[in-house]
Amino acid sequence: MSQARDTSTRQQRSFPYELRSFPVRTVDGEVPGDIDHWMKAVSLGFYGNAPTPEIARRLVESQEVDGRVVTGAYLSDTEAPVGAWGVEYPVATYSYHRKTLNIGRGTLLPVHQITAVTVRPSHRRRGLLRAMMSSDLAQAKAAGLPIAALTASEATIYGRFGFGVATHECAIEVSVKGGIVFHNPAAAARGTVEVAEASTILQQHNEVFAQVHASRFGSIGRQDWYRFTASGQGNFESLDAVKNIRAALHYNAAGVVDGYVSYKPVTDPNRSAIEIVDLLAATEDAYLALWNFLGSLDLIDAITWAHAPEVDPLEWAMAAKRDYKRIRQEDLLWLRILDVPAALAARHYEGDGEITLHVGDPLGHASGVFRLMVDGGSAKVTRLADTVDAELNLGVAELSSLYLGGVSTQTLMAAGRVQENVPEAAARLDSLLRPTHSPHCLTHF
Ligand SMILES: CC(=O)SCCNC(=O)CCNC(=O)[C@H](O)C(C)(C)COP(=O)(O)OP(=O)(O)OC[C@H]1O[C@@H](n2cnc3c(N)ncnc32)[C@H](O)[C@@H]1OP(=O)(O)O
Repeated sequence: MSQARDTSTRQQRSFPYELRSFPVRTVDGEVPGDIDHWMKAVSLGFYGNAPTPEIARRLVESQEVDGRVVTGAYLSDTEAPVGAWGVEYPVATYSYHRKTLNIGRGTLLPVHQITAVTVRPSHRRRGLLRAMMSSDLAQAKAAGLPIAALTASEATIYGRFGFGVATHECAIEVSVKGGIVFHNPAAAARGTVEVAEASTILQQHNEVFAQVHASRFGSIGRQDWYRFTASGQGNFESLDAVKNIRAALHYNAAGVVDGYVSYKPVTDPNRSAIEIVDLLAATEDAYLALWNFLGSLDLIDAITWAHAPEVDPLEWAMAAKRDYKRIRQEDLLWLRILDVPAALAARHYEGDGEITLHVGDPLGHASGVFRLMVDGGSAKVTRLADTVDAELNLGVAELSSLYLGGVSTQTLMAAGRVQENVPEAAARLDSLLRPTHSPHCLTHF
């Protein structure tokens, strides 16, 4: 299996790079040179504009709030070829911040969130990603993080490092000509929705997101930068406020803001549509009431949203269900269990029972045979000798996909990715892992 190759030997053959890590920070209110070079390398990798000094400062201040740590791979040579980027520019970038993942019943599990992975075109396929990922996951495991996460630019890169898809998001279009008719109009009219300046979202974001994060199964911690983009008060291209972003807040019966939507017109001369920029709702009341508000916008035929949940109460609240259309579904959150006993013991279980699992891990962090015993919804996980016969064999990527219940063991077995050694073992694991809700992550990073 290619995933199990010994990479340390391979890297020693030819690896003229040095990995250096440092926290994102300003120095005397300015962006230091090492961070500036690192950010320019990231913008090269993602084909973005190189950040202006003002945007770079705002980004760095924001990432400092997140506790962001960056890694660069630097050429060990003392000089670069004349005219090329100097050796102070990393040839590869990688970074992480650590927040929490809602794994159900309000339990927030510490999570190592990986982002900004790029390798300079002239240095690709020489093992830089593998070197950075291997070193970082080993450090995260050593630091006691039970799980790592990322959102992927391409679907075929990260399985080899033990990541599995855990949540999806859907791009939807809701036809709202004449408004949305709800099966139960009262359920979509709880609390109050009122228009606010978009800039208000900048202040409200963290408070509302904290409520959403605590209540939304599958939610992962958001970077500080989100409050700027959600409110149209700056993005990677410009710090100028976007003038056509509007916002509305939802107030619960006690007058507390527990949701908001920010939205803007879709640039399409052929139709009158609104695109949701960000929609956060800590309760189902807030969610339906905000959609009720969007449905009531005059002159608008359709609302689009790129980040809708896979299972959406809105679709089932609408009398004309077919006016709700899924345009696209894509993987969003990828998880990677680093510590099997810690991760499995942290979550709640709907059913009771026992099962023995053999987990394979190309990087070794999660490998082993484990006994999962669930009683009263709580799990005890014991590591057994590697020679013990397991009832199910699966890889860490598969276990990570199963972790939030976004897919079933039986489906992965049908896909040829899980091996059952005892009849009905897959069904037994499913009865333990069965989620009460479909996981929904609202955050890209
Ligand atoms: C979490 C995030 O930040 S997602 C964003 C990822 N970054 C991007 O998409 C930016 C553009 N792409 C890049 O910068 C680079 O091509 C990267 C980061 C994807 C890969 O970097 P490289 O240093 O070339 O990867 P490296 O040589 O270490 O390859 C490691 C393994 O991944 C595989 N691999 C690398 N890139 C890809 C790819 N695009 N698709 C599928 N497999 C890939 C390699 O074949 C290799 O496999 P093996 O070790 O099992 O034989």
